Amino acid sequence: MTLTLQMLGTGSAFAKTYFNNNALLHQGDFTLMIDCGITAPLALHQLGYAWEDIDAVLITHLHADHVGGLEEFAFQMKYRYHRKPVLYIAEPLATPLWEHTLSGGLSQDEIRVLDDAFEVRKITEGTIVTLTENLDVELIQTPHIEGKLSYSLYINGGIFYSADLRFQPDLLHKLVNERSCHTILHEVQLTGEGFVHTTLNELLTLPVALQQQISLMHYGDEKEDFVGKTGPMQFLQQHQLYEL
Ligand SMILES: Nc1ccn([C@@H]2O[C@@H]3COP(=O)(O)O[C@H]3[C@H]2O)c(=O)n1
Ligand SMILES: [Zn+2]
Ligand SMILES: [Zn+2]
Repeated sequence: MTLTLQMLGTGSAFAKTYFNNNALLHQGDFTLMIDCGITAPLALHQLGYAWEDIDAVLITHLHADHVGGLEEFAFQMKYRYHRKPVLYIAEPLATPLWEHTLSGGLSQDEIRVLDDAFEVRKITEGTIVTLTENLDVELIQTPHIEGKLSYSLYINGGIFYSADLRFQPDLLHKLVNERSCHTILHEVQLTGEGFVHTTLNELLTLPVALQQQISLMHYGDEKEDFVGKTGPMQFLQQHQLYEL
């Protein structure tokens, strides 16, 4: 069965011409949403999806472009569809997600804790979790912002989906050389210093053979100025379907 990727958005946190960098992974009848940012509800609506079409959401880290749509997801599922959405999250992020991000909005009626709003499935880093037949995910903790946990994904033993992360050339080489990685979906910062992200200039230092496996996402509104300037790396286009 073919695994299909559809980016709900490919934009950076501050992009205004692209939705937040959130994704849908379709495997058979199963649809996984990777991150659910502020713009996810509108992106889903524009693509013709209903919230009940999302079988589970997996969160990489706690910035609003990755979790800002979770309140609507939980409320719509509760009041419109009368069930809890399935939430996959790294174990250390579950309490901060509730206490620092969601509790203010979601605490009402009988919702008191994260498990009242979601069917929470905590994941341990480095453990392969099967989400459905032919779709498994491993979390890899990757550095983004000091003191803020962030997890990239290794999907089906061959696809790396980066969270927001600082440049990690050793990890990329290891995945390709030792773990059969064939596809790298990587965030990119097109201009400025990469204090918390990976810059295009950093990615361009990688061997060309490795760059050929990389598709770029989480980019800014200046993306059109960089078409043709990314070596063999291609920009992922939001809403387009890709067979992985
Ligand atoms: N030192 C920092 C820290 C954060 N930021 C911006 O804040 C955004 C939060 O969401 P993000 O997608 O991780 O992107 C971050 C930077 O744009 C930034 O520009 N510089
Ligand atoms: Zn982000
Ligand atoms: Zn971030």
